Amino acid sequence: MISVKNLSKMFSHFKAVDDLSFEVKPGDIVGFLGPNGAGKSTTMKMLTGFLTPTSGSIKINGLKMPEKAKAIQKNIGYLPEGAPAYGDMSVFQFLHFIADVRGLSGKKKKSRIKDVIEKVELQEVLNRPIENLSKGFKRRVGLAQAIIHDPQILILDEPTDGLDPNQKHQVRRLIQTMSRDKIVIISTHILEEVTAVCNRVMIIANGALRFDDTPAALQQRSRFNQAVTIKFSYASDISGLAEIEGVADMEVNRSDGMVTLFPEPGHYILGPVTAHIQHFRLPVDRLYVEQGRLDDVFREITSSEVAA
Ligand SMILES: Nc1ncnc2c1ncn2[C@@H]1O[C@H](COP(=O)(O)OP(=O)(O)OP(=O)(O)O)[C@@H](O)[C@H]1O
Repeated sequence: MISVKNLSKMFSHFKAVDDLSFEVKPGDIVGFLGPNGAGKSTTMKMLTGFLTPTSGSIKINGLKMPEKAKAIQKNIGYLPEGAPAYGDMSVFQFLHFIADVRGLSGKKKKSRIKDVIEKVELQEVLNRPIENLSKGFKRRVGLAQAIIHDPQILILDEPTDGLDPNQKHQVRRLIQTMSRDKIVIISTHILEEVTAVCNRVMIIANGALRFDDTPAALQQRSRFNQAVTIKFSYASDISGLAEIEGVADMEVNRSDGMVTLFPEPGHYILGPVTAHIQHFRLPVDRLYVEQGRLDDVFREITSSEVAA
């Protein structure tokens, strides 16, 4: 369990993290979102003991950070921003080195190294110097070192940054399979990653917490949640759609011609809309109910002055 109270970090006169308080329990896979410079990496560095808070407290499994940093770090796997250090080591040498640092030895060390090589699919680059690897492989080496000791807490700063779509998918699955009974905190700029992997979303802006709830609750805040979007096969009279009971508003996207009908709060308009379409034999090509557009909500939450 991670317990953070009134955590702040100043860099001379600049407040990078501003009075953050939250708790994270085993089983939580937290997506840590925020615009560039919001304070995500700084918060992660304080949680992992690489930066000292200016004020506030961090307790991890009952132990205080930074006083008990060494004991806490045994249970933490941390993937920092960017690439792993020691670029002149081969991937294999680096993993051995990290296993030694983590106090692994003998059979256990061998099997953990084998396990992470397979999980993160590093077989083909094992003997190459890290500095010569592509960005995606460097990220995967970083992930391998973070999980080599099978930690109970995983703190991953943009784990899928630089990966191609297949690798992104694979890393997300890996995080999900590893996350049972663990605490996972991942920072990301990819909003879809949050719905794909996380069961909790925390959004910060200017160092302060603006949102803390489930991905579904985040989607529900979108004005597109439960809206019905329609593509017509050819131009037709759509004026009657805006008059359907429960429809609050209608918008036509000028670039792609898609028509979106927004429900009044608490109304489900799919039934009446399809009935209207059938009755007037409107030429529908495609029709779907929207779950919510996360980029809209993200912009609204991070740009508003009022905290959620
Ligand atoms: N060591 C430092 N000295 C001075 N300012 C710093 C330092 N580290 C971070 N900052 C500043 O603190 C703010 C928060 O930075 P941080 O890296 O935590 O943001 P972030 O949310 O992780 O951003 P990104 O999404 O771009 O990685 C930024 O304005 C950054 O420039």
